[in-house]
Amino acid sequence: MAHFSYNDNQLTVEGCTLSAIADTYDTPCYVYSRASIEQSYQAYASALGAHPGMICYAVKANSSLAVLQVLAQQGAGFDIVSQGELQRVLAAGGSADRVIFSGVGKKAEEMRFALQQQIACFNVESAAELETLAQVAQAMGTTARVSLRVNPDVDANTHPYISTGLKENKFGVDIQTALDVYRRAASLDGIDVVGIDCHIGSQLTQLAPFMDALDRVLALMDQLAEEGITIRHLDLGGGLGVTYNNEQPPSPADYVGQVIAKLGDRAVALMFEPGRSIVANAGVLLTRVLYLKPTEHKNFAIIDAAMNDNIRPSLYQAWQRVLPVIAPEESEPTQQWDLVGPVCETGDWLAKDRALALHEGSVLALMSSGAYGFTMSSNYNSRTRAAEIMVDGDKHHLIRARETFADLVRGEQLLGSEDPS
Ligand SMILES: Cc1ncc(COP(=O)(O)O)c(C=O)c1O
Ligand SMILES: N[C@@H](CCCC[NH3+])C(=O)O
Repeated sequence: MAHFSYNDNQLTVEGCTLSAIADTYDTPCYVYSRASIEQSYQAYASALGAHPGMICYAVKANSSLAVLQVLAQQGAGFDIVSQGELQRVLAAGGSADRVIFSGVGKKAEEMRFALQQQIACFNVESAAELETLAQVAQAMGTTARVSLRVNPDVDANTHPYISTGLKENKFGVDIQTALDVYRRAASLDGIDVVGIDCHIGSQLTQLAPFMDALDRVLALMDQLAEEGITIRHLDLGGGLGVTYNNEQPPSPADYVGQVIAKLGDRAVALMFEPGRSIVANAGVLLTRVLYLKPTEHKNFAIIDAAMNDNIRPSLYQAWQRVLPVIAPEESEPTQQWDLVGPVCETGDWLAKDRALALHEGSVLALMSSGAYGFTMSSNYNSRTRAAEIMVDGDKHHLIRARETFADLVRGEQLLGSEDPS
């Protein structure tokens, strides 16, 4: 069920209109639907059903505390890539024993913190990282549960910047050498081998690449079993795509169902690390038209959101739907507009060539903004980052205040004003 839809002429989410939210909190602001986040999580949880395992939401997609809180209350696990993400999960009420730690560059102090918290598992991405983790665990007199992220060398058929499972990508251990790294892991004090994982890319709209990767990972798992290295869980990462325009990605039920079918009689728990497919379509970015600037070549609508608020169009040429929060009269003529922000970069655009009926002050919703929107935002051009709002039924809650000048300069000092201590 789509949670954002027109009711009369008002774009509405659950029981709230987006025009009322823009009036209350000003723009730009991100707006999320609690019901939509819960529904997307439950689609995975029910697809897994009684099969042992865990759905570990990828925190990088949207790490706002209230979003994590909603997911923790649903019983989600979490996939993190930094100590900061782990601290966010804990602050939001998530429990460390449902956390897995991914990422190519974990620092020793981050490993130490995660071991103190007794997280469920480290997804180790290189032989060198394995050695550091073993040393850290030994020095603490503890044991790290480990899964090796293998790079299965499959083409995810997605944008090259978000493909991660090819041998030229920096991620994971080459599947050809993984067996040796597992042997080493099994021999190390401080390391308990528990799993195997892969993550081949993001915004995948077909199952075939996932299934190719799974075949390769299962073959390695069988080889490991022959050597007496028992794998207790298989983690297939995240990556399931969403509909931005007219993509038709498989449902979590189809995906998880096919994975379970392929396991055959292997008794292995299953983990998934979905990010985008949990939150992308649960959020929008609201922005207001500041100025209309029709030129001989192009019509520019200058809006108050920019590449610092959502870098996806600039970075990946991403396409996200734009809808007016109040639908225009049918008789109002539309024109083609490029929606550009106030940032001093030619690449600062959020949408190009959109047929819209615009006025100064029109409020627009950039749809599908719940994933990799706020989390990738920055203060470029000394712009304060946007507010975030969570809609829950007919109530809306400010879950992050718009930044202020004090936020912008926090930690900065003028020369000569340093603390002498
Ligand atoms: C290791 C890992 N897990 C999970 C994810 C989440 O991916 P997605 O948002 O495509 O589901 C990512 C990001 O691509 C990742 O790098
Ligand atoms: N940030 C990217 C996806 C990268 C996923 C992180 N591994 C996006 O917006 O599409």
